[in-house]
Amino acid sequence: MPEPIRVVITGAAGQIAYSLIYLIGNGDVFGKDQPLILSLLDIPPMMDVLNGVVMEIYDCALPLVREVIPTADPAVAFKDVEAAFLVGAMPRKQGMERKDLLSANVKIFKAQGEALDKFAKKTVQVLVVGNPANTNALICSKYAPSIPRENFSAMTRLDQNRAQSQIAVRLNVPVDKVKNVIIWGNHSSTQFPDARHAIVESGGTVSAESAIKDNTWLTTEFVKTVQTRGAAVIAARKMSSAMSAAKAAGDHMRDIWLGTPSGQHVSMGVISDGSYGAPKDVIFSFPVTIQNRKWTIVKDLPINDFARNMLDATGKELEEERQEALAVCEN
Ligand SMILES: NC(=O)C1=CN([C@@H]2O[C@H](COP(=O)(O)OP(=O)(O)OC[C@H]3O[C@@H](n4cnc5c(N)ncnc54)[C@H](O)[C@@H]3O)[C@@H](O)[C@H]2O)C=CC1
Ligand SMILES: O=C([O-])CC(=O)C(=O)O
Repeated sequence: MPEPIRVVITGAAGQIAYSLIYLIGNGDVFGKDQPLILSLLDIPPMMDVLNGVVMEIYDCALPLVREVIPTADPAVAFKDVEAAFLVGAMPRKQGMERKDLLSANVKIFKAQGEALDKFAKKTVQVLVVGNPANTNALICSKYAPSIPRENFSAMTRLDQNRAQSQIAVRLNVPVDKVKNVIIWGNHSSTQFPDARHAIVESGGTVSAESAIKDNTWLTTEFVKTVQTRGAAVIAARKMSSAMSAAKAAGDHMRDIWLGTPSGQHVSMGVISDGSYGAPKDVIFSFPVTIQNRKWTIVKDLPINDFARNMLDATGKELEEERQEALAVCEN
């Protein structure tokens, strides 16, 4: 068996972590033969709750979990970590947009960027889940200059899973038969869920467009449902998505760690090089393939006028968020 790797989960006493820790500890993310040291960070008032979570981790009797380190000290939490799930942040309430969390949350990601820079391995892979995820990831990376910018990504995998699932339900096929749906841009209500390049494997491979045969649905109801799904869950549950967010975080990091299957791409927020006319130097969700823990943006997909307008709108929002976040960090 390989040596254990150190994995940090922030917001470890919160809702998402409660599902995520099990997925990681069970080997669903880093592999069934990869032992783990789980470093769990939360804030001082949550230490009693966190100790309850630690008791439950032991009670799960997970053979891959070799050590659990609960702490409120970032210097302890980020020490030598090889993978970081940055979940800890305030969630939104009904009626809010995710960017309304910016002023409250962005400083957490500045401080954690600084801590990663000082204490983590330089090869650490950092997944930002806390909202607004794209802009928090940008700020975290900015304050961790000794770690490559490519090692920071923001989670739009939940949006991808939602989009895939909407199509699977519509076509009455298992969800894993739908592949290559794309989420472009921001994890916000301006995101562009795009099924034009998606395929469906059901008695042969066909394009999702030709299987669905309803372009109006794909450009209206489908887009809206995915864009507003987070808000719909909050309206129903009075709390934001947690089980599905944990599953998506596990899917995202597993693909970074183990690579994407041949012929498939996934969506994640990564530092933009201006591909597809997106603004540079924002964390923009693109279709990527991953090998050896390095992502590559899928190039040269055709973009029609509808897609162009959608990409421009979400890019503009990311530029506005960047400006606001930088102002918050400088104060
Ligand atoms: N990117 C995505 O697709 C999704 C993102 N989210 C976001 O994830 C974040 C967490 O959501 P939940 O787990 O439901 O919230 P929660 O409120 O249940 O848990 C958050 C935890 O973070 C802790 N925390 C706060 N500041 C911290 C700090 N500086 N260091 C370490 N821990 C800290 C809190 O004490 C709390 O235990 C929210 O911002 C939410 O909006 C949620 C769903 C999907
Ligand atoms: O909507 C929220 O605030 C939580 C979230 O990011 C999601 O469910 O996609």
